Amino acid sequence: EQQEKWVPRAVNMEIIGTYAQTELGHGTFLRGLETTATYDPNTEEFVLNSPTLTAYKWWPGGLAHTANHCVVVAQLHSKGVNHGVHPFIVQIRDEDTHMPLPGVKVGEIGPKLSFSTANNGFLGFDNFRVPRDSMLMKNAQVLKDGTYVKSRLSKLTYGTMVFIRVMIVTDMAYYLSVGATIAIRYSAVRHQSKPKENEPEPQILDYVTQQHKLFIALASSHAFRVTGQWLWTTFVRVNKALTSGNADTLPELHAVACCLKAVTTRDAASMVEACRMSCGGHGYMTSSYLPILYGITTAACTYEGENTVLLLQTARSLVKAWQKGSKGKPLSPTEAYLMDKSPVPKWENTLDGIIAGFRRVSAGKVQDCVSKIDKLVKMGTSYEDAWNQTSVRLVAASEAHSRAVILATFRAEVSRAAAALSPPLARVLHQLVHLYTVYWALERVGDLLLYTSIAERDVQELQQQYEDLLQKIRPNTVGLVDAFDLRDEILNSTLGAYDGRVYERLMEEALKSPLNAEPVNQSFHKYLKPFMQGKL
Ligand SMILES: CCCCCCCCCC/C=C\CCCCCCCC(=O)SCCNC(=O)CCNC(=O)[C@H](O)C(C)(C)COP(=O)(O)OP(=O)(O)OC[C@H]1O[C@@H](n2cnc3c(N)ncnc32)[C@H](O)[C@@H]1OP(=O)(O)O
Ligand SMILES: Cc1cc2nc3c(=O)[nH]c(=O)nc-3n(C[C@H](O)[C@H](O)[C@H](O)COP(=O)(O)OP(=O)(O)OC[C@H]3O[C@@H](n4cnc5c(N)ncnc54)[C@H](O)[C@@H]3O)c2cc1C
Repeated sequence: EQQEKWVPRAVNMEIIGTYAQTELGHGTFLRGLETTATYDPNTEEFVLNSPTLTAYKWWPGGLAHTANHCVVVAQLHSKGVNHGVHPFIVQIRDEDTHMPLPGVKVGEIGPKLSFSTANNGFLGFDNFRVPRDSMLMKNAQVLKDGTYVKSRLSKLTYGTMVFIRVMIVTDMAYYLSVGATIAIRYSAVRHQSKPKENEPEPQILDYVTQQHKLFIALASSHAFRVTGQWLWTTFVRVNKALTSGNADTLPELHAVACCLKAVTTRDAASMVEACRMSCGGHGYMTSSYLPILYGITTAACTYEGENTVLLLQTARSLVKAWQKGSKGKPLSPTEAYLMDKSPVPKWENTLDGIIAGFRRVSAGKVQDCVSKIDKLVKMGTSYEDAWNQTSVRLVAASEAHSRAVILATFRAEVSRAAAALSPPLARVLHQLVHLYTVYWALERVGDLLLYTSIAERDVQELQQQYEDLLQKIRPNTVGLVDAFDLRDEILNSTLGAYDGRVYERLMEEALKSPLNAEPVNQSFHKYLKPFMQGKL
């Protein structure tokens, strides 16, 4: 009945909430959170408290001035026992006056790299009392007398984060479609330099280096959209099983959500930055929207689980899978390839050959990590220290695993969908799959040389395949970004508008600046003139 109490009010916006988990002192290590919720059986209330400065919640989006409620993650104490972190839904502001309630300290954390509209806030409690039903009791409960009833699965507390991580993969597909649209449209309008003296300045989109910078962003948008859809379908399936009490598939979902969130956010941020830089000085204008877009995408590398920490979570799953598989036990579908003990096959410069190659790389890296950890432990190093000393390799193994998942999913889903598409459209999408796959083979050629039978001539051929694909995709590039069908109001970009009037739009935006309100800015009279007259 808690959902009946809170959900309708949230849906009709009586309740504006945020998720208050991170504190000044802890973001990653949730078991280290300091906010406490101590149950008082005499009043059937929880007393929320921030015992230290580092216990203050810090970062929750909308917390500073928008939210009037929040989900607070706190250490639950009852009958003198700390039962660990649990979620509580807490009203923090008066619903009429919006004033902070007594015992609640809330405010803005200050300027950030981007996301300036998110009013991220801080929140501290001074022995703030909330009724017992503030504890979200879907998984664990506290009875009226203070008896704690533990969840059938403690990890369910972390479920919200899996959901957001799953959503973020699709978010990255969207952000890349925006960046690619802006940069490719601008590259079609911008003419620069004279490689051929007797010909006009060409579109910068005709420079192969420009195509190399931009087409991967276009292809990655499709790869992440397809992978995000697969991940969402997986999430729905796992959640359905959880509802019926079966948690067997949750570990696999957690592991794959972690590495996909980490890799897609890192790729999106670096590719949006490449889109910005490919637009020269105008890409550095706020009015291009590319700097803001970079700020938004790079934030995703940190929020909802810092990328390194998440890749290490996946590595934890891969190492456990290797150990499990080595004992002959079955592995989850996404990790089953780790147990492929067949001899390394002759390298094939095909999509299937490259995908198989990335699986070999991932399995080889995981095996190397397990061997290094085992060797260190046998030499007397603690497992924790051995893990830390191997962690750079563990992150690389996770990344290789994630890339193998994306490559395989992108190829499989486009192949499956192609049958229902017109031949020209199917051909273009296959070209994007091919470009994405060959791009990453070339980016990770060192790993392929270490763990597969790829030879120098294969690499040379892949490079040529890649350059041929750039040439094949070029004629459809503008059509492909137009197909994202992003309205000018959404693009919010002087460089990416559909009409291509970039110079007029740049000037229109410049003239809106208050600094252009008068021909001589007041700074001349206040500072320059006195300085020039030696009076400053
Ligand atoms: C219908 C409604 C529509 C609503 C629309 C929503 C649209 C959303 C769009 C989203 C996109 C953009 C908007 C986002 C804006 C910004 C939001 C940002 C919000 C935040 O940042 S919230 C704070 C996020 N914080 C974190 O992610 C913290 C990260 N840290 C951790 O997760 C944990 O501390 C840890 C790193 C996992 C380590 O914890 P711990 O030491 O306890 O765990 P162990 O490593 O020892 O592992 C224990 C055990 O538990 C398993 N496990 C860990 N986490 C999970 C999990 N999440 N799920 C399942 N299982 C988990 C782990 O595998 C271990 O298992 P094992 O022992 O190996 O069996
Ligand atoms: C734009 C934005 C919006 C946010 N919105 C919210 C929100 O709405 N609600 C909310 O609760 N939080 C929110 N956050 C906070 C976010 O979830 C945390 O910043 C994030 O979880 C990382 O925690 P941290 O900042 O404490 O960094 P730390 O955990 O201190 O990490 C710092 C560094 O230490 C490394 N590190 C930490 N632990 C390990 C480890 N075990 N092994 C190896 N390296 C490690 C990390 O890799 C990282 O390099 C937001 C953050 C941002 C940037």
